[in-house]
Amino acid sequence: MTSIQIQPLDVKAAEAAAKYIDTLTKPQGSLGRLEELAINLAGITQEIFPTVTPPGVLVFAADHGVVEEGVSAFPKSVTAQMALNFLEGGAAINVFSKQIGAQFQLVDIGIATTVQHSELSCRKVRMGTRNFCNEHAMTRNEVEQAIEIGINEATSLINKGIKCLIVGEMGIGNTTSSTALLAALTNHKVEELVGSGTGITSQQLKHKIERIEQALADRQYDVKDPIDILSAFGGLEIAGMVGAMLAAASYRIPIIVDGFICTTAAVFAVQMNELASDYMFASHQSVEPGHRFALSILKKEPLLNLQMRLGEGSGAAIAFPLLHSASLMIKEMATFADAGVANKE
Ligand SMILES: Cc1cc2ncn([C@H]3O[C@H](COP(=O)(O)O)[C@@H](O)[C@H]3O)c2cc1C
Ligand SMILES: O=C(O)c1cccnc1
Repeated sequence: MTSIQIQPLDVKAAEAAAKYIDTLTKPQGSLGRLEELAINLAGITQEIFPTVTPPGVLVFAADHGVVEEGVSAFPKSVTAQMALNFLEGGAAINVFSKQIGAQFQLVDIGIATTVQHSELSCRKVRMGTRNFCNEHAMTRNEVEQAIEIGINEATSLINKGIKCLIVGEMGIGNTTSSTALLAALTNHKVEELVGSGTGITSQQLKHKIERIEQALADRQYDVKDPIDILSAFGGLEIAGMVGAMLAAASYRIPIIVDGFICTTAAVFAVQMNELASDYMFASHQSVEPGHRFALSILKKEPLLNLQMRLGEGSGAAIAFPLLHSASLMIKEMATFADAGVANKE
């Protein structure tokens, strides 16, 4: 697997941005977290006047063997059907991508059926993961392949000129996979992390908890080895997102992290290289209970709380205009000196 080098934030650029923001025509600190965003963007990009446009939206789609346990409200076939919907522009993420002028790319990293479309990046590692209630979801090699695909897909969008990366996913059953991943990594209680995903009943939720707990007891994995945990519980799209985020951080491209599943991938990316965290912004607070916990591991405060629980990168796309505002604020506002406005005595 390609080794990824990530540099620390440029503290000098961040400090210069902070100082410059204090010369702009507004009371100091009055733009609140927007100022923090601009300062972070400067540290990430090494530019006092950072650019975040155009953004890129990279969505990884794959299936999960664990769906046969009855853990989702929807059948597995919806992953492929939604993939076609993404390719035809009909999904929520398509609408928001268009709204923000993003370059959109869907990657088939492991859908269980063949999907063909001229706009699709076909990078299937396998036809969905294995059912982790019976065996490891993936081999170590499959995880590494999926991470590598994520690195390559993000790199190719970055080479096309995107200045901010939004990562998303589609994979029926992936809230089950994400819950197992976080519980395995942290030993946190499944019942405190688990949620109803696409909308299962309370009866099905009990069953979901029971299946995850049993799998955690049955599978053997090294808690200190994120690739081993990913290979135990999946999924291919989660590993793809890990790779994409590591690549973006290595190119000093800001990353907007989406909801529960994407944040779980972010946690695993940070396990692999802790500097990756400095390049990430948390977009929104998902309704899925494990999301707050995942964000707390990253020590990130979400920008929005819209009671969303969709995934696809939708929350991250909705948060993008805030980063854009932060970058325009520092680029375009007048200073007290330029505008002839009297500063605080
Ligand atoms: C039509 C449809 C569109 C979606 N877009 C994202 N998800 C989201 O729901 C799935 C995870 O929930 P669970 O673990 O309960 O299956 C993922 O595909 C996620 O991206 C969708 C789900 C559905 C049904
Ligand atoms: O927060 C998410 O990303 C999420 C929640 C439920 C279902 N799919 C995704």
